[in-house]
Amino acid sequence: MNKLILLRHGESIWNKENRFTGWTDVPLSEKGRDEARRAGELLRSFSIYPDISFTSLLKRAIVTRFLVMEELDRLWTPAYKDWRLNERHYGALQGLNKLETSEKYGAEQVHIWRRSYDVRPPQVGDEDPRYPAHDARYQMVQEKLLPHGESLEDTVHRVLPCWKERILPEAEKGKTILVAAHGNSLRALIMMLQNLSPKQIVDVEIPTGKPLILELGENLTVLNQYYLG
Ligand SMILES: Cc1ccc(S(=O)(=O)Nc2cc3c(c(O)c2O)C(=O)c2ccccc2C3=O)cc1
Repeated sequence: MNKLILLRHGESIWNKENRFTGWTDVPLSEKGRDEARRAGELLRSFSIYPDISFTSLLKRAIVTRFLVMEELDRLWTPAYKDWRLNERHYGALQGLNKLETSEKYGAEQVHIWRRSYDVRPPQVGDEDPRYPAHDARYQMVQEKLLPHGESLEDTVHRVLPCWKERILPEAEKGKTILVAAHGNSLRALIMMLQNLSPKQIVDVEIPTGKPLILELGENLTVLNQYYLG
């Protein structure tokens, strides 16, 4: 039986300030780095060693993966990065904190966004520095695929092709796979693997720094799942 390890990156400096982060490439906080190291220790204590790992193009996930694999002394294993594992793009909310958001858009609108699956946040324009086309790391991505602000549904629709094309083939080979990513991109994988509805997935919250282990059986059905720690 092979394992899929889903790990949300440790606390970032904007998580600490309660700011919408999205595709903003902020670093982990010191606490976030400790969370990542702890996740590595937990995997080691259960003798769970990834054969291969995947992250987004954002440093908070990339460094989380590094610190985990350093704890496991497995830095030599193959590691792949894919923009499609990035966090949900929060559009014009990126950078705002909780107070600024409710002051600018009102508590009612926040409540709607919070409970929605297919509602997009305010979009950023093509000239806005938060529009990813201005970032060199996305130069290889067709511009029409780059978001101005995503609903959770949009995020699901771009994560799943990454799963199908790159992660699933490794799972079918029986590999133990680590995906170090973000709250909403991991929700997309969990929604698909557990066959959850939009109403169900909006209630799923993934804690930072705690490895979620999914034991996969024949045709990759989820036989068992549990958090370490
Ligand atoms: C930066 C920040 C603003 C608001 C909050 S909250 O306490 O109101 N909780 C909250 C708010 C939201 C969300 C949320 O999950 C949440 O707990 C969202 O998922 C969301 C998605 C797309 C646009 C807006 C939101 C959103 O405002 C938390 C953090």
